[in-house]
Amino acid sequence: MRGLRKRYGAALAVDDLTFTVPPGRVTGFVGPNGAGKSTTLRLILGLDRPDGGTALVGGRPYRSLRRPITHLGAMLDASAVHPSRKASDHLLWMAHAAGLKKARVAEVLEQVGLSSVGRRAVGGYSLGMRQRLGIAAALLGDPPMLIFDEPVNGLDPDGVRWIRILLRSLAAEGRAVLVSSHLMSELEDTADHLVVIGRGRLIADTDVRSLLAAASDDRVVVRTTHRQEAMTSLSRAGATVAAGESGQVTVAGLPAERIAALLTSDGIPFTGLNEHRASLEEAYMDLTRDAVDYRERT
Ligand SMILES: Nc1ncnc2c1ncn2[C@@H]1O[C@H](COP(=O)(O)OP(=O)(O)OP(=O)(O)O)[C@@H](O)[C@H]1O
Repeated sequence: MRGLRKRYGAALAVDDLTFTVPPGRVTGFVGPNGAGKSTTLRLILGLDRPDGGTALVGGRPYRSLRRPITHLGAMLDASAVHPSRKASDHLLWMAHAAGLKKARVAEVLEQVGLSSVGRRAVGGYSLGMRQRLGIAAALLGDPPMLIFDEPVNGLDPDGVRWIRILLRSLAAEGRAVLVSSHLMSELEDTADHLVVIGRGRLIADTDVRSLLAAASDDRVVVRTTHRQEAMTSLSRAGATVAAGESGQVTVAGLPAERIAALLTSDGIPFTGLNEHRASLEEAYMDLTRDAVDYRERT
């Protein structure tokens, strides 16, 4: 994506968005509701025309690709299948349209665990089964690039775990995988890299490890029955201390090992010493604080 822009009436849904989705890793595409994720994915797939900028797939616009599902597989809306059509027939017309062998249909049904129900009408499918069918359709052309829009929506914990493993293995095979979510926790163990957007604009384009490091500070929380003595001892050693919840002291400016050594040598008992590490969720909340349209005040 280079300088991608899309306006709907007065609203700029996508505003000067530039990022790259490289092969061999899972790129998480996150942002609050209404941030512009689905619009961006539609622009990549040529389902909408940008007002500015370009979205290229392997260097070319999606609409100009021959047999596009062999270049880029996508699942945007898993429920967009005719309810009276059998899953296998749905995949079969896609295979025919792309000039793929009929055998691919059985292969992808097997891959997503739908072999035994492939001849049932999709109208009777559960939400999770439809998600699996959407993924089968994305995989049909064995493409080197894949897009999944909120793939875990509506899945049970088994399904969520399955998707996580599938996405990681697709990236390990060298494919470029772009997966959107409005929940950071869904991407915590899945994405290697994150593109965060808010109100259509790029907020961060970063690997998960550096995002966590930037959000974590050097605070250490000490749990002690001798709070006052601990605060005196640590501030004398140059730390900035603050009384936390009962029995806790928050310490900044000294590493945990040094704090433990000081308290021990001063004979101050303590029962806990925890380095503060931000969760991905906290890091994300920090980043998107000003980009959320609807967040309650409390
Ligand atoms: N077809 C459309 N017509 C008018 N406005 C639209 C259209 N599609 C999207 N928008 C607006 O563009 C903005 C971005 O929407 P988009 O669906 O891309 O966000 P999103 O990040 O995918 O959100 P969510 O996580 O809620 O799915 C929103 O303000 C939305 O109301």
